[in-house]
Order: sequence, then structure tokens, then C-alpha cells
Amino acid sequence: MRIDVISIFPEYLQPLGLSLLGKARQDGLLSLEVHDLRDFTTDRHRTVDDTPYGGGAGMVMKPEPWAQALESVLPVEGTREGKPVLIVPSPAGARFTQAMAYELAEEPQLVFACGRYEGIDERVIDWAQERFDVRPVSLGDYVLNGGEVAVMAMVEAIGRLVPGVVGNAESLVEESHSDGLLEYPVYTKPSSWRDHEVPEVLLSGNHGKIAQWRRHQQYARTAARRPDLLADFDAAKLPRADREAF
Ligand SMILES: OB(O)c1ccc2cc[nH]c2c1
Repeated sequence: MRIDVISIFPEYLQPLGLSLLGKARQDGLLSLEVHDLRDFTTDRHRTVDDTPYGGGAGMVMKPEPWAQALESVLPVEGTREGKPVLIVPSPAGARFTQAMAYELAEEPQLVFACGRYEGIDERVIDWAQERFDVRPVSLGDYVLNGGEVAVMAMVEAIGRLVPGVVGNAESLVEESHSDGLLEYPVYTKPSSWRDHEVPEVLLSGNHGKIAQWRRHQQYARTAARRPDLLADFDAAKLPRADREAF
């Protein structure tokens, strides 16, 4: 997978080069190119923003530098099927979910456009539709100062799902949201710690009981912390052995 990120703060994305994703890049599973939007300006001051039409506070990102930056990351004509996905972090975007992360992890190229100020001139989104599969995306119902932090989170969530990036693919199966529920609690040695004990069932060696206990914990946690997820949860879709906990 090729990942392109366009930002006026390219140094913000440096941490993506560390640990998991850094090794994936060394192994050739992921390529990450960060592009400075100011490299696509033509004036001496490398201007990327201007006042908003219609008035109002703040500044808006000019369209032309974005169009030139986005054109620079387009694949060569005919070298791939369909349009590259262009993800535009925005408080006005669709909610980013684990399901979306799985879907995007299948893409050969992802382009991320990090807005700042009051946002990007909307005509860039309209213009980009002919060349990209444009996806405005929000991390949640809160507002950041720009798209960079959201891109960091999304690149990690998506990158770790690319086959081969996470050494033990099994660990992806039982994590929160992988089956519509929150993950169960985990414990390690010592079995007794400051008068807090590991649940007996986990010491029993009875794998059927352990699996059932874990499923029940998932369901109880989800009901307590994220009841909204239960609306979409269907126990009938679980493997038969799992359904006994519900
Ligand atoms: O909260 B966000 O995801 C977000 C994304 C982009 C911009 C641009 C200016 N403020 C932003 C906030």
C-alpha cells in the first residue's frame, strides 16, 4: 500500500516512521510519502490561505496549491484500476470506524489531505471527485485544529490491518470492534497482585469455559460502555460455540 499525506506541517507526521509502521515500511509492505503543501505555492511567501468569501472568522485554504499537490500524487494514467481514495479529515465527515479501516486496508493507494485554518476551499473537494474517490472522514464528535492528528490515528488503524504488518494476525481477531463488541479484560502474572486476583476461570485450563467467560465479558462491557454498538450486534453471526454466552 502506498500512502500519501499532504500537510503544511509535514514534520507532524514523522512519528508514523516509528515502530510497527516503520518496520512495515522497511519491509516494503507500506510506503509513506509526506508532501508539504507549501511546495505547491508560487508566491514568495508560499501562501496557502486567504480570507473567507461571505466573511467570518479565520482563513480558508486556497484551492490551487491543493489541486497541484493532489495532481502530483495521482498514479500514472492506466497504472491502476479505479480512482485512488482521497481521505479528507473533517469534523463534517462520516464517522471513521473499524469496518472502514478494514475496507481501506485493501486499497493500493490512500491519499490524505490535512486541512488547517477553517478548512479547505470546498471547490477542491468538488474538483477532486473526477480524479479521486473522495471521503470526508471524522474521528469523532469533537474538533481538532487540523487534519494531521486524525491522519496519524487513521494511518495507524488502517496500516496495522495490511497483511503482514502485525506479526501475529491472530491478535487482530479478538480486539475491540473486530466482531462488533468491545474486547474482554486481560490479565498476566502474578495471579495475586495487591489483593487483586485473576478470575478463577482463567486459571482453570478449561478452554471452553474460558471462551464462554470471555464472550460474556465482551457483551457485558459493551452493554455498559457502548450500548450503541449492541444495536448492530447479531449473536447469530458468531461461530456456534460462541453463541452460548448470550
Ligand atoms: O477535527 B478534525 O478532524 C479536523 C480536520 C481538519 C481540520 C481543518 C481545520 N480544522 C480541522 C479539524
